[in-house]
Amino acid sequence: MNVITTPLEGVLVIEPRVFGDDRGYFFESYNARRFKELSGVDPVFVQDNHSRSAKGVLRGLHYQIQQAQGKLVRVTEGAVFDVAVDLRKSSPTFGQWFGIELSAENKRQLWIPAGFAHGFVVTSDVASFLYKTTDYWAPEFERAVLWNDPAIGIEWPLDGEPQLSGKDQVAALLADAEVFA
Ligand SMILES: Cc1cn([C@H]2C[C@H](O)[C@@H](COP(=O)(O)OP(=O)(O)O[C@H]3O[C@@H](C)C(=O)[C@@H](O)[C@H]3O)O2)c(=O)[nH]c1=O
Repeated sequence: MNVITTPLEGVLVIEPRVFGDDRGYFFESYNARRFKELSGVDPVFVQDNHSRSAKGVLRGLHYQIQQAQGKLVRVTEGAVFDVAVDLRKSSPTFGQWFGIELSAENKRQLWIPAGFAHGFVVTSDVASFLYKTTDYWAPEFERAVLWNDPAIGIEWPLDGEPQLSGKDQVAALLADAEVFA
């Protein structure tokens, strides 16, 4: 397992070690001890989530203002472009984004700590998206920042308009959003 830092402090790319043989492959999709040793963080995960979406579906940019969740995200079918946005007001990279392709093929994971908004767009025909979270879903604390806020300027790999939920269509601009200290 490799852990690669990103320009956003705390956001990490995880590359698992994959063992292939004539039967197929095997890899540890999560190992708490290795994760702590290599990343320096020791998350306690309380919820596992699974969503499946068609090409062009964009979910995000989501966060919880209390019960903020760290998320360890991956794709087991298809591919997505996954994005974290720094919402920590005191961070030198506040308002900046990091994006990476996560796919069933590359088996990469992204660790997004509390303090970030998160979203992704599906770039394959369908994608299954799995993630572990460090706190429980709390609808009353859910917030969203608009996916195409020019103040953030995410370069989404999109052909045309994305498919959004009603709530994501009316998400806040970063300038009006509740953020972290
Ligand atoms: C997020 C969540 C939703 N739900 C329910 C509420 C709703 O009826 C249905 C779909 O919810 P949403 O539209 O919020 O699903 P979705 O847009 O996939 O929300 C997710 O987006 C990605 C980008 C994240 O980072 C996640 O934390 C989460 O916010 O599932 C739960 O029961 N538990 C949960 O943890």
